[in-house]
Amino acid sequence: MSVPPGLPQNLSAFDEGGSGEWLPEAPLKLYTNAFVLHGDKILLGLKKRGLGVNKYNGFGGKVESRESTLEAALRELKEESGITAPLELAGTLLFVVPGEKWAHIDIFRAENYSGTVTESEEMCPEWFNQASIPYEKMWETDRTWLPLLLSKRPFAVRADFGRNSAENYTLRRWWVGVHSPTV
Ligand SMILES: Nc1[nH]c(=O)nc2c1ncn2[C@H]1C[C@H](O)[C@@H](COP(=O)(O)OP(=O)(O)OP(=O)(O)O)O1
Repeated sequence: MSVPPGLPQNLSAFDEGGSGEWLPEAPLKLYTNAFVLHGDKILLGLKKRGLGVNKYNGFGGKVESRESTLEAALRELKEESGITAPLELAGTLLFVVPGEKWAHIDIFRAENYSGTVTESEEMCPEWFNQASIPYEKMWETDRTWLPLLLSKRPFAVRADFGRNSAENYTLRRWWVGVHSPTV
């Protein structure tokens, strides 16, 4: 199966599923998402409001104008969890919903942090063992690519959703790609 539109074309399929046509192209808006690891733990936040409420996720949000995605990721991590961390790009996720701009999310990881983990208006942070990540309470595709982030393998994901109501999204089709190993 070929790489879906919107992703770098030099990737190999790692996982895919669902069915139907990929949704038509739309302009991009940029987001970030950051996952902080510490020993065998991972820091997730239970989202308290807005899209993805009551789901566990990394910490992130919209990239402001004149900010790099790394700057935005550091700002959002600090605002939402109280900490700073040496973030590195781990992968990308294209989140596609009918009739809306495509959300391009740069996903970051770090293996240590400084500061004190603190609850914010948006997120309630919680450490989980990496062996018991609560995938059933996360966005549906995360179970396919979060293991790649944990093992430091760069990835790119496209996930197309249908929308039943303002807050109710159903995953229709997804594709997870990795760079082929160099020989
Ligand atoms: N882990 C994840 N898996 C996934 O499939 N989609 C995700 C995702 N994290 C975020 N998204 C999608 C949902 C949404 O369209 C977009 C941005 O979600 P966020 O929760 O980061 O944004 P917010 O609208 O809360 O931004 P801010 O208000 O700037 O914090 O990315």
